[in-house]
Amino acid sequence: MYRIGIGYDVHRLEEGYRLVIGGVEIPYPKGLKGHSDADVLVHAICDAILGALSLGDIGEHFPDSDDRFRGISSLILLKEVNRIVNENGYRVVNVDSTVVAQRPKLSPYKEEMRKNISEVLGISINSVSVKATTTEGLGFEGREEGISAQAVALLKKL
Ligand SMILES: Nc1ccn([C@@H]2O[C@H](COP(=O)(O)O)[C@@H](O)[C@H]2O)c(=O)n1
Ligand SMILES: C[C@@]1(CO)OP(=O)(O)OP(=O)(O)OC[C@H]1O
Repeated sequence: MYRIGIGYDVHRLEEGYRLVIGGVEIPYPKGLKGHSDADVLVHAICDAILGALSLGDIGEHFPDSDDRFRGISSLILLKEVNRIVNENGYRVVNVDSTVVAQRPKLSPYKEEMRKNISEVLGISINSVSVKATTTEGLGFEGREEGISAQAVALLKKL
């Protein structure tokens, strides 16, 4: 028995914040604003996995009104999502994702992102795909006001 889910997230890009994507801290003058470390990619993946089992979304599990999650690494949230999935009798088979960012260039960091995510999920790095695209300068990502990410996840019954 297989289940599939989709996730999408957006965070504002502003000076004075760290830029953490896929668990990698990227040197850049601007970063993503959020209650946690604002890791837009990991948030989209969490939502894709939760969505596959109709288990709600990241905000329901980790409310931004809860101080326990302030500044937290989103990889810790992903680990908890994976635990919930296992508890419900499923495992993640593979994840595909796209980060939409005009800048910075993400290619140098994609392998490390895949490694971080695959290690947390306990699956092969070949089962985690991270892609990046610009919007050719169009829209909020193109104006560098924010970064978005989309993900899909396939789950299989244990
Ligand atoms: N932030 C980004 C955006 C894109 N890339 C890589 O560049 C390729 C071309 O991007 P286009 O938006 O012009 O199609 C894309 O396929 C990625 O490999 C990137 O590394 N970081
Ligand atoms: C992760 C949480 C919790 O710290 O906060 P943010 O970093 O603001 O991220 P968001 O994508 O708005 O989703 C859920 C939140 O409750």
